[in-house]
Amino acid sequence: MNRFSLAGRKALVTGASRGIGRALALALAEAGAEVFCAGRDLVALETVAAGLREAGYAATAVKLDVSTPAAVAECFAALAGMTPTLDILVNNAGVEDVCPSLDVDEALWDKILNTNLKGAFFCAQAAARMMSKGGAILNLCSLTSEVGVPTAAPYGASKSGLVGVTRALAAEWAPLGIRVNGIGPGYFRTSMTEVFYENEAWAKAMLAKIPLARFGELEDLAGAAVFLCSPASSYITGQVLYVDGGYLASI
Ligand SMILES: NC(=O)c1ccc[n+]([C@@H]2O[C@H](COP(=O)([O-])OP(=O)(O)OC[C@H]3O[C@@H](n4cnc5c(N)ncnc54)[C@H](O)[C@@H]3O)[C@@H](O)[C@H]2O)c1
Ligand SMILES: O=C(O)[C@H](O)[C@@H](O)[C@H](O)[C@H](O)CO
Repeated sequence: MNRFSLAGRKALVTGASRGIGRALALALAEAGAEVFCAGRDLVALETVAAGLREAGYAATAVKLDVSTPAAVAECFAALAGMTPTLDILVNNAGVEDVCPSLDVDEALWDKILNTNLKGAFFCAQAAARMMSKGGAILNLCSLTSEVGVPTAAPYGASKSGLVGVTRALAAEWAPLGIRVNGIGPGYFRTSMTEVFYENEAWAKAMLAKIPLARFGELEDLAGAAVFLCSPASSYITGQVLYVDGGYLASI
């Protein structure tokens, strides 16, 4: 028996058009899952799904804006027409916009919290309603779930809150056979974080704080994500696994 196999599982990944979401959609597909690639940019998602199908995997693009519960409900109603059940949800969609806290306004706060926290909760709720045979939910947490990063108060609030949601849902939905865990990526260069890496002084200082002495590659997240969605982790729920090259262990 391959405990890490996701064969026969149906998985939805939010924000799958690029970056970590796209990498995790591929990882789940490689492990055998049929993947629904969800997000706002249907053209980009069609390209991702087509790439997966060309590689021999089952993949479909689905339109989803996680930031309003009404749009989430609309997406899951459409999804129900494509599959009667869902086994895996990866709550990956997220936004960040660094800003000195003295300048944060309500619009910025709402944008970040509505996507990263409210969006993740209502996607989990909609997905759980489709997990009639149990399932696994994976929330994208962050180093800011654990440490304070200046100019990232709304983002840190959203990602710390997501750990609370992870634990509460894990406790509440265990009787339904639904496990809820998180992965916390350390420093990975994507569209979201590109602005940091363009600053050489920042990159040098940050690298010095990472025991494994390199930034993360998207592939580094694949094993942790597949593990937490697979039977290999069947007795693990309510946990966050940090994939950070040792950063949190050493600061
Ligand atoms: N890159 C890192 O170092 C890092 C570290 C820790 C956590 N994360 C988290 O990982 C996740 C992915 O980030 P990334 O680095 O790949 O960034 P990214 O900006 O490349 O990707 C974010 C994805 O989310 C989608 N998205 C944003 N708002 C959405 C909405 N309202 N509805 C649907 N989709 C939406 C975007 O279109 C995109 O596909 C985020 O939750 C982020 O907070 C990233
Ligand atoms: O842990 C994370 O989410 C990322 O690694 C960081 O790049 C944060 O986005 C940033 O430190 C806060 O803005």
